[in-house]
Amino acid sequence: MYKVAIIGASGYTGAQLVQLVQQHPSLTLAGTYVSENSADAGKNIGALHGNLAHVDATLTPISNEILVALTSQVDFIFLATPHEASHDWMPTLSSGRAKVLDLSGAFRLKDTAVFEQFYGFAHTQKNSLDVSVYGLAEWHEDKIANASVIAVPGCYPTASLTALKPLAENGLLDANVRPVINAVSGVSGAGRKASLTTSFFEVSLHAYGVLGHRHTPEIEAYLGTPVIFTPHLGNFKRGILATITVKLAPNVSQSQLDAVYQDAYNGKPIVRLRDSFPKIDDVAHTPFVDLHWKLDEASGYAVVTAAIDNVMKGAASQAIQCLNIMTKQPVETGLVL
Ligand SMILES: NC(=O)C1=CN([C@@H]2O[C@H](COP(=O)(O)OP(=O)(O)OC[C@H]3O[C@@H](n4cnc5c(N)ncnc54)[C@H](OP(=O)(O)O)[C@@H]3O)[C@@H](O)[C@H]2O)C=CC1
Ligand SMILES: CC(=O)N[C@@H](CCC(=O)OP(=O)(O)O)C(=O)O
Repeated sequence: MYKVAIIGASGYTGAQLVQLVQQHPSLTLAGTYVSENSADAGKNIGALHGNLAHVDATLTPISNEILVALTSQVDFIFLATPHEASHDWMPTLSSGRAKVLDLSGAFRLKDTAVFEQFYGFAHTQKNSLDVSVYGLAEWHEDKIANASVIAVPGCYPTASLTALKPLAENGLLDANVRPVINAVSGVSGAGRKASLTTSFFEVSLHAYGVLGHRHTPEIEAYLGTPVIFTPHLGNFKRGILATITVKLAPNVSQSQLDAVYQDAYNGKPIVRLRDSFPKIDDVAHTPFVDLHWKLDEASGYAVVTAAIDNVMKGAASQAIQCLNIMTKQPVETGLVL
């Protein structure tokens, strides 16, 4: 059994990780942590997340001493914390034998100037950044297998890259026309902390972060081509539906397009190639990415849709996929029951 600690366990992705660790056949929960001055310190996780009422896990305030001790006491540390906390703690956490999986955006962008522009603070952890591996499980398996620090991808990039990488890797995108990604997320994407924007009465359906969201450079860095990305906040709890319009290279046929997706995801059980456009309800509370696409051969434009659960494949279950790869277990272990 591998021992696992979760820092930021009271949040949406942290609590999801607690549940996934509980149901995983080779993981045991060794500790659940919140910030030093957390209002939830000392509570049982079930007091915050009723679905975990059966789990005996106390939310312990983190300290420097605990951070250091964890590096030798556990095998894996999950960081389900704000970007700043992950950024500051990574050198300590990755200094021992424990491997670290960070759900924040702190170690995804290798270009520190771009990072500062989009995250609003300077990246000063160059050594950790150099060794971090982007945990897009279906695409970076070899690097993930040998990594000590995983930067788990963002939720929108997971949906977007899963849809677009088969096209980019096979040279099927028209180099002169940017893919246009319109994606709608449920409110859990914004985290558990209350805010006016995510309050029940305020949420409707609106675009935000237009032409400036921090996931744009993340998608572009791992796709290798610029995109237009527009996120939207929707009035539902969980899930992301990304509808992506692409102009393909000349003379690509529907059968060629089908073959590219089938080849890319053959033997990848988390990606489901659907025969109709997926709904968020198809993937909510699951680790799957559902994909469907359609080509207008006359114009050369195609529309690809990806549906994921942002808290699962967009964060927690993708982190478990990475752990499965790092421990040489089938990627769906503990996820597809
Ligand atoms: N929600 C989503 O769909 C996704 C989120 N992410 C990323 O994952 C991370 C966690 O997100 P999410 O679960 O939504 O966030 P939440 O706001 O729901 O939870 C954050 C957690 O971190 C704890 N925390 C806050 N500040 C600190 C600190 N300084 N030190 C230690 N713990 C702290 C909080 O508890 P307390 O404040 O009581 O200490 C809480 O447990 C973020 O970086 C987010 O950007 C990534 C992909 C998808
Ligand atoms: C609806 C909503 O607010 N979603 C979040 C994305 C959550 C996510 O993927 O988190 P990272 O910060 O780790 O990249 C946002 O747009 O900021």
